[in-house]
Amino acid sequence: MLKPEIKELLLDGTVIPAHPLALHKNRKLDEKSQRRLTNYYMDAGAGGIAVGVHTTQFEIRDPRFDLYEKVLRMAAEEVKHRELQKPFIKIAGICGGTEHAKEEAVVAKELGYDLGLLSPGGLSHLSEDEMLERTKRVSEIIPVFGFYLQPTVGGRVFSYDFWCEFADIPNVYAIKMAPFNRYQTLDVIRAVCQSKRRDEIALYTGNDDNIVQDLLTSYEVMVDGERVRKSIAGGLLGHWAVWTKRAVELFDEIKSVRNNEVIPASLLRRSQEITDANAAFFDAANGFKGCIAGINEVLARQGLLQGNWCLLEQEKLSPGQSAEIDRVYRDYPHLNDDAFVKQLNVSK
Ligand SMILES: N[C@@H](CC=O)C(=O)O
Repeated sequence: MLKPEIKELLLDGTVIPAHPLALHKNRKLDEKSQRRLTNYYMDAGAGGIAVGVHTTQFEIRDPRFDLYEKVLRMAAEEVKHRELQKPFIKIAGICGGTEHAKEEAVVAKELGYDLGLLSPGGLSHLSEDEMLERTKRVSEIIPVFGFYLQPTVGGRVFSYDFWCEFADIPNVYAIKMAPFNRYQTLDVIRAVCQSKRRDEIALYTGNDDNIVQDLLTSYEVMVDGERVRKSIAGGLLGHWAVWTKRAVELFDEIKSVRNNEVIPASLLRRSQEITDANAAFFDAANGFKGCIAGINEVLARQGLLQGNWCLLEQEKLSPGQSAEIDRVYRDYPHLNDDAFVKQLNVSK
């Protein structure tokens, strides 16, 4: 069900920004900026986009806003319009209980999305078996990108056995690991390695506290007395929705060394700088409350968005967050892509 060229890119690893939502000051959709963002990601060299996910704001599904289908359609139109001469992965965020998730999967499929990023958010009342059943039902409609989401932002902890069964579902092709926890990340890697489908499933990091190290590490897992090697192929990250050009360059650098026995120490230093920048964008100091506004703030400073507004008024920068963004801008000038964005001729 997954197109071969998309599968190849997914497994090889690429940069997939989680697409934000562009709003006017009155919190209505800013279509021009929304479309411009999609183009920014393609210009920056990303290998795909994820739309209808956390950075696109889950409230797009709220009947008051009713923007889910619209923003998915707009992004798909922009990608089509560019007639790229290389594969570009379109991922749709899919949420809710089984029936709702199936409905979103149908919309995504009809709009030409390649995979559905199936969020476990808000479903802690379901058992692991019920979550697996939900995944199977959705996977009958669209290839599934699994998602391990940290409990602090609405996710939950899953057992190793859950991930073993998850990996065996035939239409699962990737898993975004964002538990922000080494033990739980290892559970997923070990579970995928023990599956007969291990070469069919691409692991993606969503661990904002460990992006570079996740991508540098090659894991070795014992399976039936044999050593199985598996790497985290790429990243699907809200963090990569900003400074994307630099993220693509960094990812290329990581790819060029990650199979070596010696890893440049400079990359480990950069790893910490990126985690520090992430803390500012994602508002780690306040339990990630300002993460969407933080991403929007950086894009607004670059002129890609008109402001950092979110659909819900209460979703805004935390006290001190703007100063933290100033700090990481100042301390790590080599991480931003302001010059690249400027040259895209962004006008406010
Ligand atoms: N780490 C995630 C957050 C959860 O979805 C990200 O990619 O932004």
